[in-house]
Amino acid sequence: MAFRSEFLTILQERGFIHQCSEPDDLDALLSRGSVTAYVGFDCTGPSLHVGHLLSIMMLRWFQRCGHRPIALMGGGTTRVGDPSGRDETRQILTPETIEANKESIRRVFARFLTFGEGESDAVMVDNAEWLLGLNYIAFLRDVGRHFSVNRMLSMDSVKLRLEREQPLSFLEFNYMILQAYDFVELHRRYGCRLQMGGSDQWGNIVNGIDLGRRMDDAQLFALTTPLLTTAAGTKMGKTASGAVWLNPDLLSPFEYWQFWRNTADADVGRFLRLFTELPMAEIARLEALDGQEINEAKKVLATEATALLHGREAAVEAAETARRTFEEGAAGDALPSFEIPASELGDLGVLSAFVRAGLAASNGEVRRQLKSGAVRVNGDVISDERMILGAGQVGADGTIKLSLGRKKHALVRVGY
Ligand SMILES: Nc1ncnc2c1ncn2[C@@H]1O[C@H](COP(=O)(O)OP(=O)(O)OP(=O)(O)O)[C@@H](O)[C@H]1O
Ligand SMILES: N[C@@H](Cc1ccc(O)cc1)C(=O)O
Repeated sequence: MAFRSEFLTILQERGFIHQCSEPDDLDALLSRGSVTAYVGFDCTGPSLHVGHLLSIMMLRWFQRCGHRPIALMGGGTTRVGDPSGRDETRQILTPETIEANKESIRRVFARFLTFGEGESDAVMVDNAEWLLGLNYIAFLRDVGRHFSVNRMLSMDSVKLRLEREQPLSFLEFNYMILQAYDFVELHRRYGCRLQMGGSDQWGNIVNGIDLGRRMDDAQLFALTTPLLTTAAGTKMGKTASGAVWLNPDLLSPFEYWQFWRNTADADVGRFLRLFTELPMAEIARLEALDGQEINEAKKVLATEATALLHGREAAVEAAETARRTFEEGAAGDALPSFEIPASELGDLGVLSAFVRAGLAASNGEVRRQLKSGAVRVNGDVISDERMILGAGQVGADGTIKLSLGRKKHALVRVGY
């Protein structure tokens, strides 16, 4: 359908919309004036990852269109654990871990949103504020009575576990009620009318809409994004070696740049629309490139996406490091590296060098990679697992270059 509001028009043309409740009414509301919307983020890990980026980009566009975004930290809900989209019960995290996760997660939002007191300035809240102090009996009477267990059992987050005969604890069963209550609370506190999230959040959001109608006679809205998968069909964000983290202490700007640079040809257009703010006409031009030229589009994607998260300077530096490393064969400054004194040179074996450089998790993993011919030192394939790095391998710039496959590189810096 064709939207009138700037926000929904942008979201639709860039491919953000999976499901939307009452789209005509929402479109009209957004066209009339400033609206408040929220996305919730649980503190289940030390950082958010690229899977969360879709929701963060929606909040950013929302603000750019003159509306007010709320980033909600799930300090309270993380203590319960969302069963949506998960096969197994989550590990129960201690309050200390949740608090530490929250502190390291929240920093990323300042990159994407402008916070403050103004009309369209972003707000950050933590649902621990209202959830931790709830009185059980009072909550059951005020809120619990609006929920039908029959209906709760039909929600995907519950139904799928039951169908597969996987356990679902009573603790987790309550999650949707708490997220529903959050929506009502944010409507009361901030006049929040819209909740957004990944498609797996639909059930939780719709429960909030129902609760808002029952408790406050309010009309609330839901909008979800597709759950992004790569052209190869894997859920985006989690790779074989872990998640693509947004915090720079977990994934350096260079590695982040590399992640985008390695995008499959078939994903380039879609990712440019979702993860950059380049105009649609420019994206159409980039997307139409083929053969070797598509690599230029991937570099633009990598630099634009990295600039949004880590700043333009870090993005340009990462691009430059990549150019020097891969196009000139020299090693750039931003590659992961570790330093050893020259005196240790005759002692450092190839297995431990790759582990210390963070290219592999264990000696066993390097050994396996070695057998498949993926381990290279200064570009030469290594087949002997007992190989020792020596002075003969140190280049003019004082480094030894380690490579795993075609795309993962690191440096040993030798100090004299
Ligand atoms: N690939 C993705 N595309 C769109 N949204 C995503 C993606 N990955 C995650 N999200 C959103 O971020 C939220 C949290 O994601 P996350 O992957 O951390 O959840 P999770 O259940 O802990 O993951 P997993 O089940 O993979 O361990 C999800 O509820 C979803 O809405
Ligand atoms: N349930 C969401 C996080 C969330 C928490 C509280 C909310 O009110 C909204 C969303 C997730 O797992 O990603």
